This record gives sequence, C-alpha cells and structure tokens, in this order.
Amino acid sequence: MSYHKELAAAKKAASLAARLCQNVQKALLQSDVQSKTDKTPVTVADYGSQALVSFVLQQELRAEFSLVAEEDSKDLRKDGAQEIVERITKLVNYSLTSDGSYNVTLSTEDVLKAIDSGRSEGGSQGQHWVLDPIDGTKGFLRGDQYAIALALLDGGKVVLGVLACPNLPLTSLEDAGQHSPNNEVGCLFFAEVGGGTYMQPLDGSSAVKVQVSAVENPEEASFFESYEAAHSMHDLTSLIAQKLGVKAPPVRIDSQAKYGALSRGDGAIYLRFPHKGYREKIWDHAAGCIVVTEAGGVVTDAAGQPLDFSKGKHLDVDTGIIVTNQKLMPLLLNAVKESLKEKAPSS
Ligand SMILES: Nc1ncnc2c1ncn2[C@@H]1O[C@H](COP(=O)(O)O)[C@@H](OP(=O)(O)O)[C@H]1O
Ligand SMILES: [Mg+2]
Ligand SMILES: [Mg+2]
Ligand SMILES: [Mg+2]
Repeated sequence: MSYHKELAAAKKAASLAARLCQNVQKALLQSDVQSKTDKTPVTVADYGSQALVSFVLQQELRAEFSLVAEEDSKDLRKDGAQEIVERITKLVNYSLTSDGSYNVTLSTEDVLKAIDSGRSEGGSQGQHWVLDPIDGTKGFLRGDQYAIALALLDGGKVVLGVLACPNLPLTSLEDAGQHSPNNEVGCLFFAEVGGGTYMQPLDGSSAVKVQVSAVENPEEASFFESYEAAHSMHDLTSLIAQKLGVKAPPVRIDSQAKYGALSRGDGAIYLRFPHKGYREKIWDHAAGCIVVTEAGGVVTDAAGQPLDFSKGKHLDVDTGIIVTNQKLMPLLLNAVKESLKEKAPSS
C-alpha cells in the first residue's frame, strides 16, 4: 500500500505550520505563553500549529480522519481566553493565506474545533494521524530547537512521518555548530514505510536521501539527549556513554530534531531516560521513529523491544528509549543493562 497522497498532505501541513511557528518565535510575547495543568508550557504557536495541521489534512484528504494530538481547547474556552483565541485565529488565517495556499477565513470557533479534532485515542485498528504541533516547546521559548512532528499509524504501525525542524542547520550540526549565525537553517525530514528517509530545506528546494551514521567504533560515536535535565537523566546517560566508550560530550538539543539529526548521521546515538513515573506519549516519538528507522537506524526501549504505537496515547516503554545504528545496538544494549544494574537501588 502506498501513502503518497497522505505524505504530500503531511508535508504541506507541517511546512505551513513551521512558518506559523517561525513568525511567532520571532515576536514572542510573554502573554503568548500559558502553563498547562501539568505545569508544562504551551504557546499560541502550539495551538495555532495544531489547528493549521488539522485544517490542512482535512482540506487535502477530504475524508473522515482520526487525529491524536497533544493539545486541546479546554483552557482556550475558559473566561478571559477570548483575546488569545483571536490571536491564534489571526495567526492561522495569515499562515494559511499569505502565500496563496488557501483562500479561507476561519472563525474562532472553526479554530477551536480544528484543535479539538485531535482528540482521538489512536489504537491498533485503522488509520490515525499523530501530531505534536510543537515538540520541544521549552526549546521554542528559548529560541532553540523545536519540531512539528506528524505521523500516520495504520494498524498500529507508523507508516509515514514528517518532521519540520525550523531551526536545524541544513548542514551537519557537527560541521556547523548549533548556533552558528551564518548557517542556513530549516529542515523537513520525511519517510514512508519501505521508501527510505529524505531531507529537504523547508523553503521547498529539492530533497536528498539520508542515512544514519555508519560508525562501528563507540569511541568515534557522539550522542544526543534532551537539553532539559527534567526530561532525561543526564547522570545515567553519562554512565551509559562512559561504559560504551564514547569520548565526545553529549549533544543536548530539544525535540525530535534529535531524530532528524540522527537520521542524516550527525551523531550516532540518542539516549532518553525519563525520571521515574513519566509516561511517554506517542506524538513525542512516532514521526522521529520512522524517520530514523527508514534511514537504517534502530529505535527500541531499554530492554531492546521495538516501540509499540498501537496502545493508545501512551507508549509503555521499559525504562527508556535508545536509538542507534544496527552495528552499535548490541553494544549499546549491554552498556544500558550494566548501567541500570549499577544505578538500581540495592535491596
Ligand atoms: N518529565 C518529563 N520527562 C520526560 N519527558 C517529558 C517530561 N515532561 C515533558 N516531557 C516531554 O518531553 C518533550 C520534549 O522532549 P525533549 O526533551 O526531547 O525536547 C515534551 O514535548 P512538548 O515540548 O511537545 O511538550 C514533553 O512531551
Ligand atoms: Mg507540551
Ligand atoms: Mg512533544
Ligand atoms: Mg508539543
């Protein structure tokens, strides 16, 4: 089965959402940022991106579809939120129409409804779109890395994924340095099951096929992890890297831009070990996972099991998520096992 039509719609949606986010990041107002009930931040751009992607998928596919997405309109429907909803609506309308992509004017209610069409629970039956409208909101607020991550599940498996990374340099992070001011940024990664992974500039010029790093010697490998220590245990990952023999210091960047960078061989390993009790969400990994696996990489939990996207909104992973190439995975799994044993509280 081919997903060409769906992939084209996903690329269009993610590219337009990236433009919306870029406009907001340039002129971010303090009033644009709110705190969710779980204390994590959300901005007008998260909501705007979700509304826009939902609208574009509906327009392009013209069929009933199920969308599992991170945000909902609950807080936006509260008293006092009218002004922020109007601002989101203006942003969405501007992003849809400014380059002539669409000739529409959505109302505030249309935008709230579009956000809420992301309320599906997903599952193992049929097709479900999976969206993180801004992954790495904390990075977005810092002016650092973030991604718009959109994937399609069919029968519980990820069959396509698109990652728009507006601040990721077009050349390797290692060559360019993360914050090099003269470096061109803005990458769109996309993958369809069985078709490989491609990267193109967000401005739309031509795509190139990408491959994960072929490094076999851990001493030559570098690894990615969350910038935020609250999202992944940096002391544990440092022990894993040490046991593996990795010499380079960790590259800490936000969002699934890590999966994108890994898919083109910028680094060789991605380690994610959330603190106890955190449950991973499917939208934080679905697009990144296919982008890396179609580029020849392997994504598993800390026990070496593949990620299962068929169980609803959450991933039931054992302890952590690890990503690398086929050659390094057995060594990495060993280093993870040893490190977890060493760190486990003695009974
Ligand atoms: N305590 C925690 N542990 C692990 N992940 C967390 C977390 N709190 C939030 N996250 C998730 O980490 C994601 C960002 O990952 P990274 O650290 O790789 O940038 C967030 O996505 P959002 O920014 O979409 O909310 C959020 O879903
Ligand atoms: Mg969030
Ligand atoms: Mg996220
Ligand atoms: Mg998000």
